Amino acid sequence: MQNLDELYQLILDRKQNPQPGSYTKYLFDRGLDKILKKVGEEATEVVVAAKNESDPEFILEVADLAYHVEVLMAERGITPDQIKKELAGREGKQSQYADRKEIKNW
Ligand SMILES: N=c1c2ncn([C@@H]3O[C@H](COP(=O)(O)OP(=O)(O)OP(=O)(O)O)[C@@H](O)[C@H]3O)c2ncn1[C@@H]1O[C@H](COP(=O)(O)O)[C@@H](O)[C@H]1O
Repeated sequence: MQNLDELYQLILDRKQNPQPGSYTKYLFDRGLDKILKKVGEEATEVVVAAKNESDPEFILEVADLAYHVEVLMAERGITPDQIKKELAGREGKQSQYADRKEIKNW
């Protein structure tokens, strides 16, 4: 079974060793704007799927988004370890969240 680290390594490999017919190669060839459009598109599909009843459809859309975000990270030169480090730095901290005051005078 493939985890997100392994998928990222495969994406990096596709970047370094482009293969004919590879969708990942196609995205890298088209560049950052295309990758960003796909991330936006897939994020919208996650939102719509989340509102519907079907769990398999939602899972599929989240997986599509995860793949495209990892392609974006590879394009920007950011590794999963950097994301993990950021998340680890937040671990155990309590957010300073307070309810927003109602706006009375517009
Ligand atoms: N996880 C994925 C993955 N998720 C989604 N997709 C592709 O993302 C595309 C999204 O479909 P869309 O209909 O939105 O887009 P499209 O119409 O095909 O193309 P465009 O809109 O981008 O022009 C599909 O072609 C999917 O195949 C993926 N393509 C590849 N992977 C992984 O990447 C690995 C390497 O794939 P290749 O680069 O193709 O060898 C694969 O083994 C998988 O593990």
